[in-house]
This record gives sequence, C-alpha cells and structure tokens, in this order.
Amino acid sequence: QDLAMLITGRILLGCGVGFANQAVPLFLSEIAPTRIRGGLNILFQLNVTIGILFANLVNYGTAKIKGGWGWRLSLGLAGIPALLLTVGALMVVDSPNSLIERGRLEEGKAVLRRIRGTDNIEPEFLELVEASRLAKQVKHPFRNLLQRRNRPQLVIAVALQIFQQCTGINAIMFYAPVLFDTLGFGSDAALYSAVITGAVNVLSTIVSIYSVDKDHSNDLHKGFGIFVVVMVCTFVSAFAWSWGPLGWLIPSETFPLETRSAGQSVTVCVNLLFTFVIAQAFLSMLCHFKFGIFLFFSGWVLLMSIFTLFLIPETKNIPIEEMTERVWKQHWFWKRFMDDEYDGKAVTNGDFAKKNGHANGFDPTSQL
Ligand SMILES: OC[C@H]1O[C@](O)(CO)[C@@H](O)[C@@H]1O
Repeated sequence: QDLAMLITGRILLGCGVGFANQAVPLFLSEIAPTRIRGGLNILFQLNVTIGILFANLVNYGTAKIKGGWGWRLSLGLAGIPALLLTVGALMVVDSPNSLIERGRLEEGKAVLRRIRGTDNIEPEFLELVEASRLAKQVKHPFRNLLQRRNRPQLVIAVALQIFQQCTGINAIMFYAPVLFDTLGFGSDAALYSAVITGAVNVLSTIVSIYSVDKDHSNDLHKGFGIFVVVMVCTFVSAFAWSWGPLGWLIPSETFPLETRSAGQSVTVCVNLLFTFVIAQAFLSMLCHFKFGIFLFFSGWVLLMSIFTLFLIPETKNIPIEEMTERVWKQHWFWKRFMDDEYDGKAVTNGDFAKKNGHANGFDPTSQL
C-alpha cells in the first residue's frame, strides 16, 4: 500500500541526483585552475564509484537483517549522503564566476584570491569579467549550442553519453545481484559479488592497474560462476579507466566557455536519460535474448571504439581556447564545420582568429 510513497521518494531522489550531476561538475570546473580541471573531473566520477560501493556494502549488510525490514533501512540510509550534500552545499563558497555574474565583483575577486592562494589573479579576474559580460549577451544558450561551429563538441558530448551507457555498465551495476543469482550463486553470494564489482570500480578509477581479489569460497562447482565474476570485474575495471571518467572529462574539456554550461546540461541530461533507458530495458532484454544481451553490448563497444578511433581528436595539452585552430580545423572530418563564419556573419581571418584564439573572444594579456 506504500507504492505511491515509494515512487514519490524515487522521483525526489532522481531530482536530487539530476541537480547534483549538473551542479557538481560545473562548480568544479568553475573553481578549478585550468591545469587540473581534468583531474578534478575524474574525482567526480571517483566519488560516484565510491557511492556505488557504499550502497552495495549497505545492501549487503541490510540483506542479512532478519524480519524483512532491511530494505527499509537500506532506502532510509540514502538520507545520509543527501544530508551531507545539503550541509556541504551551505558551506561551500559561491564560485567567482557566479559572484561576478551577479555583479558582486569585489567578492568574486576575494574568492578567486582565496581559492588560487595568490594575489596575482588580475588576468584571470579580467577574463572572468569579460566572459560573464559575453555570457550575458548570449540570449539563447541552447540555440547557440546548436550553431554549426559548435557541432563537433555537441555531437561528441552526446555520443559519449549514449556510448557510456551502452557499454552496459549499469546493467552490471544495477543488476549484479540478479545476474549472479541467475548464475547459481545464493542471494548472499550475489550481493557479495556486487560488492566486489563495486570495489573494482573504485580501485580502477583510482589507478589503472588490475587488483587481484582473494576469494573466500572457492568451491569447485562454483568455478564457472567465479570465472564470470572475474570477467565482470575485468569489464568494470576497463570501463572505470576509460568510458567512466572520460565520458565526463572530454565534454568539459572541449566545450568553449560560451557553450559550456548549456553543453553540460545536455551532457547530463543525455547520460541520465540513457541510464534510465538501459535500466528499464535490461531485464526484459535479458529474458528475451539471454546471453545475447552481452553480444548486444559488445556490438556497441565495437561501434564506439570505431567512433573514438576516427572521430575523437587528441586534445591533451591543448588549451581550450586554441582548440578550434589546432584541433577542429585540422581534423579530417570536423574541419568541414569550421567555415569562417561567426554568428552567421562572414568575418575576416584576423577577426576570426581573434574570436577563436580566445574562447570568449577576449585576450586578457591586452589588459596587462
Ligand atoms: O561507475 C559506474 C557509474 O558511472 C556512470 O556511468 C557515470 O557516472 C554511472 O551511470 C554508473 O553507474
């Protein structure tokens, strides 16, 4: 009789996760010095994996509770991270970008000084002021995102999110207990396996090396099941040092300032939409296709590998503001979207280089 309440609770939880997924990477990229923006982004994914591991551990523990109320505790305990996030959100500073955009320039400057740990922040401050001036001029951020010259970043960001989910990672994350149950493990061992995959996920996100787990229950007849667990762990660890963090990192590194916020919304939205689709479709697909479901995901992995090989350029060590000239204009495919048009108007090469030389069209060194 509590179904409505359960569903309402899940909807509210979904809203919380959606808002956090949008706000946290953006906040991180706003306060991060450019040099370590990538690293901070991976911390976001690392925390996602730690959260999953914790949830697996809690479920492992609560499943042992006699009396049938363990699941209530399991759902209720989700309130703890939510509380921490709420309290944490009250304590973090406003980002300099946000303060500047609301006209609180001096406060923005003070925060910038604090988070950079130096008084030498004038060039960055001026760049932020100019960026916020230009951002205010963009009346329709989403329409701007759809302009031809932003096509490569948009297509790559959307494709990466779809691909990340079509690796089938959440089929494993959400349904590991069911999966291991069907392999002949008891429900307890199934949860135990889920905990292992959660841990492998965390470790592989931290370091790109295999970690060997000692198994406690090496019965011979479980040999095949254990083999599958090892394969699943290999898959999870491969995901955790590739599609997991890079799915978030690449969009945040390639969108120019003027489209980064709108781009991030689209990125999160597509990611969660496909998380939902896979979660909804997986069980019935498993019933219909049986082992074929894994061939389905393998097909996707092949497709996304080909896409990566041909359509994702190397952006390492290239400042975001030089991306147009050094990456997109040189790329065999994406260069066709880089015609010398800006906002629908043809511009001279000099103007174009200036606008594209700096993502926000502003050269901070001109103020020095
Ligand atoms: O580590 C696995 C987790 O990473 C994500 O792909 C992206 O954050 C989630 O959808 C998934 O549950």
